[in-house]
Amino acid sequence: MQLFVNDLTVIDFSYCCEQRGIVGESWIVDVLLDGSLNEMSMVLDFAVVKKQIKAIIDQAVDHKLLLPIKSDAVRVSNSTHHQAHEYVDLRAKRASYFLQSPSCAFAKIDAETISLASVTEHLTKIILQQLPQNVQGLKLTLRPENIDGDFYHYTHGLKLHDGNCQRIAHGHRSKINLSKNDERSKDLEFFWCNRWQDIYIASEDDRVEKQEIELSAAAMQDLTPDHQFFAYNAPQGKFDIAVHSNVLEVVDCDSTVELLADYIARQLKQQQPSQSFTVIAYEGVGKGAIASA
Ligand SMILES: Nc1nc2c(c(=O)[nH]1)N=C([C@H](O)[C@H](O)COP(=O)(O)OP(=O)(O)OP(=O)(O)O)CN2
Repeated sequence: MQLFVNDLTVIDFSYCCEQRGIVGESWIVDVLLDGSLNEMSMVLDFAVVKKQIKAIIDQAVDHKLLLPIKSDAVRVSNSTHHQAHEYVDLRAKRASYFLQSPSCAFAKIDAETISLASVTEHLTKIILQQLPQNVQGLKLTLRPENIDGDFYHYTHGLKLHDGNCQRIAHGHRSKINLSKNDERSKDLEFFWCNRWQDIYIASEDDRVEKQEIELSAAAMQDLTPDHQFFAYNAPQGKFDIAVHSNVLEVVDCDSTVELLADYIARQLKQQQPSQSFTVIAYEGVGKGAIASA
């Protein structure tokens, strides 16, 4: 007997890519279980699927930076300052990034690249170990949202968030709708999606000097004048990141979706003060904020 739950959850995360650097991503998860019926005549109670399997997925990859540990571009080492913190050095083609975070902010994937296939395999193994004996088969389907138009991938961290969004390198794949004088502007949407393709969004408030940041010894050697530094303390611990300028947008606000929508609206208004603009910014799938200027 088979049982399915579509749209079980959305995984919002970022991953290290040898070519693109750190990429924000959002994947929808569908689950198909195969098994015999239990004493309640169920393969598995929907409540268990929705709570327990979702919780396993969240714990494994949601709001984390996924590290393909077989990639030569990624180096992971233990922090020499904090217990249960790690350094991650990513030397990608596009840019290099150096991070220090609590270990819970990273997920090590036993693969050369992060892909739908490698993350599906990783999650399937973890979930199967925790299912009751009557459930013998599990098919996970991870899929990006179908977006008819432009979208961007961004990575950020919200130091004020009391949940996992405080992690300094988690991200989203998001669409955006932009209107100028109440008329949709695909040109503006294209412009912003191009500007924020694979971007790291940092808050000016979180900027620190090089000597205030804690990175691996190798990273400290490899920093260039083009790296900028951001760090904060949050309930899960201290977070540090060094990001190359060519993959960075520094905003004058926090990077909640409300404030990003407002930031874009303000930027547009500044360029064309006599026009009015409405921004519908998404954070991942099916949620976002609206701002006007
Ligand atoms: N009003 C806002 N709330 C939250 C924002 C925000 O910008 N404005 N941002 C976040 C985080 O950035 C987070 O990445 C969003 O995650 P979300 O998927 O909503 O969180 P959960 O994993 O807890 O939700 P699921 O339904 O389990 O996916 C948080 N809030």
